[in-house]
Amino acid sequence: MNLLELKGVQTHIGAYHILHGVDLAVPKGQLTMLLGRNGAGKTTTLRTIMGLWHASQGRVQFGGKDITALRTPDIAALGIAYVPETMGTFSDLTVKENMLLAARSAKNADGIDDTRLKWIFQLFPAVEKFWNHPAGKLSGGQKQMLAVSRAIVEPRELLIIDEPSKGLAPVMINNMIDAFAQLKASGVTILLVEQNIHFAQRLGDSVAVMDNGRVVHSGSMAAFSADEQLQRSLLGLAL
Ligand SMILES: Nc1ncnc2c1ncn2[C@@H]1O[C@H](COP(=O)(O)OP(=O)(O)OP(=O)(O)O)[C@@H](O)[C@H]1O
Repeated sequence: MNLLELKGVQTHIGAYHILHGVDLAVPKGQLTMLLGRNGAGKTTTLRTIMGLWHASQGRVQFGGKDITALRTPDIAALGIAYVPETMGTFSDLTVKENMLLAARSAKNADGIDDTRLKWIFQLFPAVEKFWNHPAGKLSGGQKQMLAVSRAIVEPRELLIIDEPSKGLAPVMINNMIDAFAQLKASGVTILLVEQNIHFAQRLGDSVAVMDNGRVVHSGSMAAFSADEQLQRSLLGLAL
């Protein structure tokens, strides 16, 4: 069953026609990788799902419900967390304050569910270590981990994350892969944009590749990984 489905989605940004009919399916309980060269339309697709841009044609469905015309807060309230490339953490606030802000139901410092917080600390030890430090003091990789932690501070049905491995040192990438493997095991459905093919192959169950505002290939990650020629023709130098 597909938790999220895009059918024929077209998006214009001002005078620019960016998405030309995106068809994308995100199966429930799986991790789907959205790949493609720079400028292919990956981020625009994520923003259209979240209602930050609105589709001019086509449909976005979540859990069978048409969400194409909903406002972003209403889309998020359905149980979708979105981590943009810019991460959206607040530099002047502490890590703890960042987490509390992300937790809709947290009324005070103890408002985050204890078991969940322990689980997040175990996934991302830096979040615990820097709990009372301003987020602005964190390294790029640690900020990335805080951004993902904010997205999972409460149970969500779908996590949408734009390039979690961006700018990370190899050791950090491995930590991130481990964390996502555990997130996957927890049963949450995940849609990731990735440039790092190693990261994508290690984690992806299914894959969709974009080019020029369309999905030009979709299928299992295992089949895609086994076909180097296909990878080269779709991703080219991005490999
Ligand atoms: N605000 C905007 N105004 C005009 N054009 C835009 C805007 N945002 C994106 N675009 C254009 O839309 C196209 C798709 O951009 P998008 O960011 O979705 O690609 P991407 O696949 O995420 O690329 P990258 O991997 O480089 O982040 C690009 O040609 C980009 O220049």
